[in-house]
Parts: sequence; C-alpha cells; structure tokens
Amino acid sequence: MTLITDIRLRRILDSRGNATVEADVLTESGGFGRAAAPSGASTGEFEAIELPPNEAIANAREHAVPRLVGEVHAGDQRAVDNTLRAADGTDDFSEIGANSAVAISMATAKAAADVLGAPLYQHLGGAFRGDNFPVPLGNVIGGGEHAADATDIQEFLSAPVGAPSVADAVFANAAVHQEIHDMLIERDTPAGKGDEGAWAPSIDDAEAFEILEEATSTVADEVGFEIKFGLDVAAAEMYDEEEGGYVYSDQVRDTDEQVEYIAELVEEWDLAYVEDPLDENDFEAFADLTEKVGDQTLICGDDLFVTNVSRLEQGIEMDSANSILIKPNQIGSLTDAFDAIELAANNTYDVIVSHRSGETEDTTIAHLAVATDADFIKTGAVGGERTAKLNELIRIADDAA
Ligand SMILES: O=C(O)[C@@H](CO)OP(=O)(O)O
Ligand SMILES: [Mg+2]
Repeated sequence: MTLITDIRLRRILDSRGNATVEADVLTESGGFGRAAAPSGASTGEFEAIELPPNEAIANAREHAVPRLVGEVHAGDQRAVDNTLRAADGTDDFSEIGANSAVAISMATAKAAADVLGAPLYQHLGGAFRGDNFPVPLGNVIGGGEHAADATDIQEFLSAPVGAPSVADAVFANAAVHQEIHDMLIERDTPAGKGDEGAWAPSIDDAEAFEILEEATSTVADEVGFEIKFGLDVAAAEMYDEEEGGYVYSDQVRDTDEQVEYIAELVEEWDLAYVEDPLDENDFEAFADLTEKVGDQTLICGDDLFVTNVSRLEQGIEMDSANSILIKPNQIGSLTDAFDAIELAANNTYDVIVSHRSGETEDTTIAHLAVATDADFIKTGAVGGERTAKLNELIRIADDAA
C-alpha cells in the first residue's frame, strides 16, 4: 500500500528569504506527504552537509529518487532512510545534500501516515503516544548569529515548566515575548526582531537577564504557574583560539573562566536550561560544567552532538552533558534522529527537539517531539514559521484528548 510511486523536489522560500528544498512523496494507494528542510545560521562544524538547493535537488533526483520510487515502502521508514544513505554514499550526506535527504525522509513519513489515516505523531511513535507533551522553550531575546548589534548570548529562552497544558505553555511564552516588548519601550530601547522572532535590542547580556527575570515573573503571576528561563549560548560561535577563548563584547574569557561564568549564571538566575555553553570540540570543559551544575540545570549539547549517535556516545562516556538537542536536518534523516533520541533516553539524557533559525511552515518537529516523548521543544515564541509548530502542538493535544 505504501509503495512510493513518485517524489517531487522543488525550491521554496524559507523564513529568511533563502531557498530551501521541499519534497512531495506519493504512494501507490494515494498517500501524500510534503515536507521542507530548515536551515541553520549558527551551524555546528560536524553537521551533515546542506548543499545549495539546486544542487541538492539535482543530485537527489539523480541518485536517490530512482532507488526509492517503485522500490521502497513509505511505511518502512528505516528502509527509506537506509536507501537515502546508500544513494548518497558519504557519512555526511554531502552528495545529495542533507537538505534533500531530510525533506524526503520527513515527507515519506507523512505519506505513510496519510495512507494509514493516522496522525504523524502516532505513525512515528505508536498508538500510545499523545499523553505527554514537551515544554516549549520560547526564544524571547536574542542576538549572536541571529541578529546584529544585540546580545552576545544567542538566545534567552522562556521555559514555562509549571504549565498545566501545552497550550497554556505556548500562550505563556507569547505573553513573555509581549511583556518584554512593553518593557523595552518603557526603557526607551526599541528593538527589531532576530531571525527567530526574538527581540534583538542593543543591550548587554546583564540587562537581558534582568528584563527576562522581570518579564517571566510578571507573566507567571498572571497565569499562576512557574516560568523559568534558559539560554542557548551558542558558544562555538564566540570561541576563538587565537583570541584566547570566548569573545564577548567587553572581554575574553578563557575556558576555565567560561565554565565559572556559566556556573555563576545558573546559580544567580536559577536557569532551567543551558545549551552549548562551551565550544563544540570541548567535551572536557562540558564535563567540568556538568559536574558543577548538572544536578541543578540541563546542560544541553547542540553543536556539540549535532544529533549524531557517535558524538553522543562520546558525550555519554565523558559525562559531558545531561541533555541533547535534536535537529533532524543536522543529521539528515528521521531514522538517525530517532536513534539519537533513543540512545539519549536510555542514558537518562533529556531530549529537546528543535527548529532551525531558517524555517518553513513545516510542522514535522511538533509530531516528532510528541512521538518520542521529548521533554522540551525549542521552536520560538511568535512568527508564522514558529507558530506553525506551536499551533500544531495545540492541535495534537486537542486531537489526542
Ligand atoms: O543554535 C540553535 O540552536 C539554532 C536554533 O535556535 O540556531 P541555528 O538554526 O541558526 O543553528
Ligand atoms: Mg543551539
């Protein structure tokens, strides 16, 4: 029933106005799935390779499509993804492009779900999924590679950990985003938005912490549940060996100072979550920090792990973190993303499914998070390509109730 009969690939726009790859997959019995690849700005050195969309499409048409159409069943996701890997023939999808690969992988899963008449999260996660929902981490103030002349730390994230439902959590993050807007105007610091819709004011990190604390506690009082906050430091973007460490606007911190600084921030602000506090090559410094504060907060590897099972194995071995960010396009297929999630969960790592800074209306990650019982989802707070996923989570919760 789910034999793949056609795959169409095209260039569409992403939220930054760049081209990205969209895939349509059709099956023998009329199943249809469509998905699009997102794209990062603060990409990890060890990510699978995104090719220019034209090239990715041409190469996937030549090497992958003929091996899938009429040959593989959409319902057999592992076979689909193994075929993509075999068609590519490299470790990092540099032949057909991780953008083509992930678009085909996700569109195939949707086509299979369509044939089965099941929501995607159920097809991916099984009949008993839909009871647990991830806590959405909402990017509300940001800078780094996502906005010029703003904070050094890439993302300040609202974390409504006490929300009674995913819908309450989603609305709380939007309220924090609005509250920050009002506070910035009061402080005479008007701000535009960065790539993910977070406010990108020209303020330093210290002021961002103060604003975030006030905004989250104001909204927490209004909604009556706890809202903590967290960070994506995206420290690999700051790290410069020649400069002697992590380059902030006002100073350079060496590795020990960076570990100390982040540990102090965790204490001072009671952070719920810290992503990429250190360079992507420094499993050891990650382990030092995790030893210091890993019992109080989540230390999450994004650029460190790049959704890659072997890098995660190294992290587990060295106790480098206690959580992992999952971005299917970092590794190129749903199967690889699932394997990383499974390994993480088996080793008591928390799982955070994540968007990229360049996004489309695609909602696959909302389903992936529910299907895998992920603890968190990081997919912005406002903006159409972000609300596409947040609203889908609300719909899934509604559907599953
Ligand atoms: O660093 C990150 O976690 C992501 C998403 O927030 O950014 P980018 O997609 O630019 O890598
Ligand atoms: Mg990150």
